[in-house]
Amino acid sequence: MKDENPWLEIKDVEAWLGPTQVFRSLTLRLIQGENTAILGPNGSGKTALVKLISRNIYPIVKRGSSLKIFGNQTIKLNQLRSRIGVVSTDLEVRTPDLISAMDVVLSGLYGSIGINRNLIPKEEEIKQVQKLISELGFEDIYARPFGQLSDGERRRLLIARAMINKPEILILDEPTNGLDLKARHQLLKCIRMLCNGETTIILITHRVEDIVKEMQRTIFLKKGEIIRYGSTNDLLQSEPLGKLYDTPLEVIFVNGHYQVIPG
Ligand SMILES: Nc1ncnc2c1ncn2[C@@H]1O[C@H](COP(=O)(O)OP(=O)(O)OP(=O)(O)O)[C@@H](O)[C@H]1O
Repeated sequence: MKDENPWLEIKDVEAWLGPTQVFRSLTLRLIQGENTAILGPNGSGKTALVKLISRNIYPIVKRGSSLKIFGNQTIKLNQLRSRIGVVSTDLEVRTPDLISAMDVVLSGLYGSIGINRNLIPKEEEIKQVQKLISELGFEDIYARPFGQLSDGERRRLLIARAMINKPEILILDEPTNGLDLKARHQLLKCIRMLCNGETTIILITHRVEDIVKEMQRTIFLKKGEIIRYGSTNDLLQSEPLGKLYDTPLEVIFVNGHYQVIPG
């Protein structure tokens, strides 16, 4: 049997976003090495789940409930940030426009947003950034300011920023939102490549089309509850997906990509 090593264990957790109870009794276990897509309609609690993992919100303390990350109920924030990379729209909005693309990636090494002007990066840090940028094929955007990049380029750059720490887990929160077709395709190519690497990829999305075949597992989240958990191939079928979205639909699978059309 495969040696299962959970990096996230959530048991019977209740959590709130402001006045809204998002999770009443959430139980979830994610395994290191299993690229997993978390799919759910708008308002199902996807962002709240990312916030729970990144410790931006905390579960209600109650008997029998627990949230363990890498086997521990407590984890220092700097350890959490170096072991789990998160790429979200929030980070994109907070990154200053004038900072160069290279400095955006460098800032990931320091866990900062932007770079302190007095800081002189070490030569090996610059080499590390250059190596990663060339591995990801981002040489074209390397020297430009963040504010002059397209949305797709920004998104890919922030992935590079997260990957500079070689995190064990990379969470991509709605990575293709607002991207045009070319930018989406470039990003999906990048996600496929990442899925074949060392880092475990967690993709949070409401779009079935974002789930590439390299994601072994898929979880359906609906109204704060996990309603299905299984292999991507089993779950991304017309009948279970129709139930998740409460609408008749048909799934087409071409060249490793899923497409959904009205049923
Ligand atoms: N700041 C907030 N205060 C109160 N309620 C909130 C807040 N943010 C979200 N909610 C509510 O919490 C629930 C879960 O929201 P969440 O943002 O986690 O859903 P989501 O699945 O990420 O949705 P989307 O796909 O639209 O981003 C929703 O009912 C939402 O209306």
